Amino acid sequence: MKRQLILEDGSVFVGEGFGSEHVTEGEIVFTTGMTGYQETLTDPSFYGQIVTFTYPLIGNYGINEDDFEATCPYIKGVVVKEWANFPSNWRSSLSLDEFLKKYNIPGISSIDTRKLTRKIREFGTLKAAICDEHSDPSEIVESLKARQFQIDAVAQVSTKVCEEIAGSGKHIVLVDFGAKKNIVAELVKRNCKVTIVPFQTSATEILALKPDGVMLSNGPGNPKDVSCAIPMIQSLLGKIPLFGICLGHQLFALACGADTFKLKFGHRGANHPVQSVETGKTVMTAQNHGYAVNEQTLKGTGLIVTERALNDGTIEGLAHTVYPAFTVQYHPEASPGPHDSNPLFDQFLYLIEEHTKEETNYAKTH
Ligand SMILES: NC(=O)CC[C@H](N)C(=O)O
Repeated sequence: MKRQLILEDGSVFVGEGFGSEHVTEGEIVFTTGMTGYQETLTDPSFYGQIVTFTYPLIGNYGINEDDFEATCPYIKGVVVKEWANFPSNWRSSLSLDEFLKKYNIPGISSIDTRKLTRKIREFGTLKAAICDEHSDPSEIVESLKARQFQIDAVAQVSTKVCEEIAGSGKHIVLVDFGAKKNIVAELVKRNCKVTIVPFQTSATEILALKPDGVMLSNGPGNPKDVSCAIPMIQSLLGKIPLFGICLGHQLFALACGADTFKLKFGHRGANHPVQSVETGKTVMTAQNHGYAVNEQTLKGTGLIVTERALNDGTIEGLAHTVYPAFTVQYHPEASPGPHDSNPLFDQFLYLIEEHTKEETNYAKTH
């Protein structure tokens, strides 16, 4: 069945439909990961987006729910060169096509994804629609121009209730802006007790849980749309060690008085090189973000840049110079992607340990 991918700038790509047959609209982005499509499809940070996979064959090891990063996908559509009709893996329970049908997500294949990606790189992130072959492109373009995606995104993906995962180690409160499951898994692996709380939870409510540390999770959309998190972070800063990932990093920067901006086409993939400012060491990272912190606005915030993206020089890591808090723009929990930066979770637990010692010493001497 022929379908069209129509972009906001009027470009039309004709391909073959798969997955759901309904019409979909969203912000079109591209990701360069060669594997890990299941984790990408189910990462809540992609809420409201149509994802183009630049790797030409997607779906060859099928779909299994164990690899999901959330209970269901929040993406609006999938664009591939080719999808695998006969997946081969003992863990697979569905094909990519069956998965997209199950969750009512349209897909389009046989698209020149290199040409499409060049377009997105040249013009920047665009709005797009996947629709049937008879739809009138000019009507679709008009409708796209009037649309705004990722509105209220965090509220759509954050947990509605607190959830506690037992553990004998440090107690970490994870503020859920659309957290990937693997962040929780990394904490559980380190014996942490984890309490996942909704994104509107106040600092007072968080402190009442008596955590040893607070994590600010990844999540979809523009950080400036999550204004309720700013006073929460400001009140926690200095009282409790903080670690932020991706959206959590951006919100932390805003709370400290810095600004964020939208990147032209974002960073999405599993092979983004990031360099430490202090040591010069480069690690490969998994990334999925469309916004970044503006380095020009760091003056007077108490923040220093700890890491930078080697591809475009944008900020990838921040630390507070006075309080125990650090954040990264990339994904140390990987899934999908390299595990080079996984030790950041240990670094966070070390920071908690040091903070506890300082607090105890202070209590003894006062
Ligand atoms: N993965 C994330 O947390 C993404 C953060 C934010 N929504 C962005 O696109 O920049």
